[in-house]
Amino acid sequence: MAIVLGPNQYGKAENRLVTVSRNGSVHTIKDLTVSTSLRGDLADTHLTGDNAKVLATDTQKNTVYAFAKEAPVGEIEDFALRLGRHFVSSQEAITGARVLIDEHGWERIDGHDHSFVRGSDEKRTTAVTIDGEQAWVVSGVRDLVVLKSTGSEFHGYPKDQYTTLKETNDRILATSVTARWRYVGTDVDWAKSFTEIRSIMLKTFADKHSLSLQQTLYAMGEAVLNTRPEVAEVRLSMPNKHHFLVDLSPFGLENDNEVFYAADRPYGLIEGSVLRDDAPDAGQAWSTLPTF
Ligand SMILES: O=c1[nH]c(=O)c2[nH]c(=O)[nH]c2[nH]1
Repeated sequence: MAIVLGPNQYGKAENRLVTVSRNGSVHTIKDLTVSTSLRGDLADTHLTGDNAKVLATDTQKNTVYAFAKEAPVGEIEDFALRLGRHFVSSQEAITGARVLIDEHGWERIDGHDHSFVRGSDEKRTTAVTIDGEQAWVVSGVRDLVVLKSTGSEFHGYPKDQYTTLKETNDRILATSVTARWRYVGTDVDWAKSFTEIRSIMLKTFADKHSLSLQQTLYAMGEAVLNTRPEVAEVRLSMPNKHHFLVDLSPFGLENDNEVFYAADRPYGLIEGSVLRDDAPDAGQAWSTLPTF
């Protein structure tokens, strides 16, 4: 039996980067969490501790901050592509890079020049993978919390000796959407694409009369693919944030779908991928990302 080194990567995780762009007195901020990982000819450090090919994670961190000064950060996809390509082109032993960026949203306070309020926990995300000359971009959104107070049913499921769930023709449907979409290429108007994908997903969640969260998930992915030719595949992870009707009968009160208990856990977890059957090969786009 021989023991060998398997796949590996290393980098600096969760660099917190905030930039202020000053246009006269009007400031614009970008608030990012940037993680870099490098891959390549890295057997020596693992097997003997020879670090001659190891670009220190501290250097990777510094590169993130220096790049943010040397040119405008721009869209997270462009920043990630720049960083990833830099690591691969500047270090002989490094043949691949993965750059993950989460963008945290701030809204301007009432038209104020330099004061902002954190809107919600929602994050815009990207995962860029570089392998030699090739690049793949998977962008998305996390913690996009949505709820509809009607237009959702759930019935027709199997009943066995353990089933207690009551069928319903009218329930609250709520979820916190994690969506990732794989782009066909890298020549994309990233900001426009993000805004329109987010908007079509929200519209579909709202408009689609739901017979299951699974059906809603598929409809959301399908709507993105029907409207956005730059996208090859959408992966969605949607926890079913259950809202249970409270039994008010002990108090002599009827509950006509008005009073709910918002349960924290456990939650149903509905996950799936929707893709074009002629989508180009995913290559390394998803490598080491969660399946959904
Ligand atoms: O939309 C739903 N899908 C399920 O699979 C499920 N299971 C469950 O208990 N409630 C629901 N709701």
